[in-house]
Amino acid sequence: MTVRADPRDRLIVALDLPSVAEAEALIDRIGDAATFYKIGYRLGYAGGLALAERLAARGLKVFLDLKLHDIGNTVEEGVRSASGLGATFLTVHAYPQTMRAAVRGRGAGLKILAVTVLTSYDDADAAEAGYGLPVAELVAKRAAQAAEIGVDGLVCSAAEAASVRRIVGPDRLIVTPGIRPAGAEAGDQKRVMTPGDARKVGIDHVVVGRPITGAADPRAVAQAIVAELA
Ligand SMILES: O=c1ccn([C@@H]2O[C@H](COP(=O)(O)O)[C@@H](O)[C@H]2O)c(=O)[nH]1
Repeated sequence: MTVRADPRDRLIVALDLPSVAEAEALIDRIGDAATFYKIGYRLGYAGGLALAERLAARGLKVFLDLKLHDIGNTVEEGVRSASGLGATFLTVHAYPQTMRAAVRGRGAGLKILAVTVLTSYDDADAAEAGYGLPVAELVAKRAAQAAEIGVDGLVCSAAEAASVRRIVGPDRLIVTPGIRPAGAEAGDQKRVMTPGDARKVGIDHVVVGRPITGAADPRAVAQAIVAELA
């Protein structure tokens, strides 16, 4: 018998909210329309790590988007500490030294995702930051390094997903922020795609924040996105 993947697991809702109370209220409103939540800096520095443990204990999946980047020893020990929180994913920046350290510190059950080039960057932003490659080439270079080092997955924009898939093969995860339902405001995201188009280029998960957190009916928006991802 073939077991079909639950399309709700393809949507990761970014809980970019100022307090745990507001995050819990949003999760209640979304109900069973979502199964996977992301906690980043904003909520993480406001009690979000304890919330991560509680969500994981309830059977929800948690993505800790801490984007670690430091000397190797600090990254390795930080990843080791985070491994106890029950999260499914943890991000680090895709620098080789950082990725190697994260792989050394990774515990069972925690997958390391390497952030290639932030989805708020275009070629001009990469040049301003001192990189001598256009974004697509920098993503490809970092994806190849990540696969060689053995991280579990990549964060990139859906625009690069097909080329990243060719580089990293079928077994590594591709997780794409910068996702906007048709007509939604891009905000500061520069490399964007709709959920339906992202699904067609072979992503494993999409990350969506403001289109859901700012919606009058977040459950309905989450359900519409999941329908596009099915
Ligand atoms: O390259 C990246 C890496 C991480 N993010 C995070 O995803 C969400 C996107 O939120 P939206 O409100 O849907 O824009 C946010 O938490 C970012 O920190 C990213 O956007 N791009």
